[in-house]
Amino acid sequence: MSPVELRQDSRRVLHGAWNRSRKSTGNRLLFDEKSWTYTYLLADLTSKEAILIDPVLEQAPRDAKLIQELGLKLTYALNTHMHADHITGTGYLKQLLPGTVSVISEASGAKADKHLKDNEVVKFGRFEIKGLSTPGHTNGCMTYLVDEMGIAFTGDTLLIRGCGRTDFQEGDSRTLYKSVHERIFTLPDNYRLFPAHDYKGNMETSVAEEKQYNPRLTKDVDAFVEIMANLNLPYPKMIDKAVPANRECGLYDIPKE
Ligand SMILES: N[C@@H](CCC(=O)N[C@@H](CSS)C(=O)NCC(=O)O)C(=O)O
Ligand SMILES: [Fe+2]
Repeated sequence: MSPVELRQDSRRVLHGAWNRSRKSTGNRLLFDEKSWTYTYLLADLTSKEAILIDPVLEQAPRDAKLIQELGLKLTYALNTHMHADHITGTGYLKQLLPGTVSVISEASGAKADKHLKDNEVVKFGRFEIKGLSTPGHTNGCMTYLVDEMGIAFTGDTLLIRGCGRTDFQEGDSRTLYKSVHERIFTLPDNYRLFPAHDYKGNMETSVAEEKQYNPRLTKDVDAFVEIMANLNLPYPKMIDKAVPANRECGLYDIPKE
């Protein structure tokens, strides 16, 4: 396949899945209504290899069933970071779909089969996904890029018209600002961005949109730090269970409610 055909084909795969709900496509946006988490399924329909980004423990049976129904093989289950608001589904998915390799950044300090360094890639079929180190919400936050599709998964680093909070784990507002400006806002303007959460019903944004309209990150760094210091958000309800569990890939002896 020529590079042009390859690009057209990857657009067809992606748009077919998320914008036109065509039959027999592999890419899906999945949602966990309890934690408002988006989980992303990406697939190469030729090789049938698929990956999941940010799966949620309680939704692992749903995700595994869908992957089986679509005739896909889950190769990697990736986390953008060590989540504080839900337990990752990566460990459970390894049990449900043997052969799945769990992935997180080396800097996260969490257990996984594979630890990524900055700019390291994993492949699924003919595609590759690259981990960009974007600390600030946590030290180990990664933004995952699929350059061939012009898309990036920003986890909690950059949310739609917002960003991840910086008041727990290893949060640091100046670090987050630098990550977004140096690693995400430097991507091509037309890259489509997909966050780990949205609390207002939005599902995607773009580099150009966030550079123009993000109410926090369009400010200078000192104003940004001030905004972040005054968010006054309640702590995530699950944090005391989720962080220890996620340090163990979601397979920790989770305390009963
Ligand atoms: N209420 C929710 C948690 C909401 C929250 O704190 N979200 C995080 C991302 S999950 S670590 C965040 O960074 N929010 C930023 C913002 O501006 O909302 C719960 O109890 O789980
Ligand atoms: Fe988070």
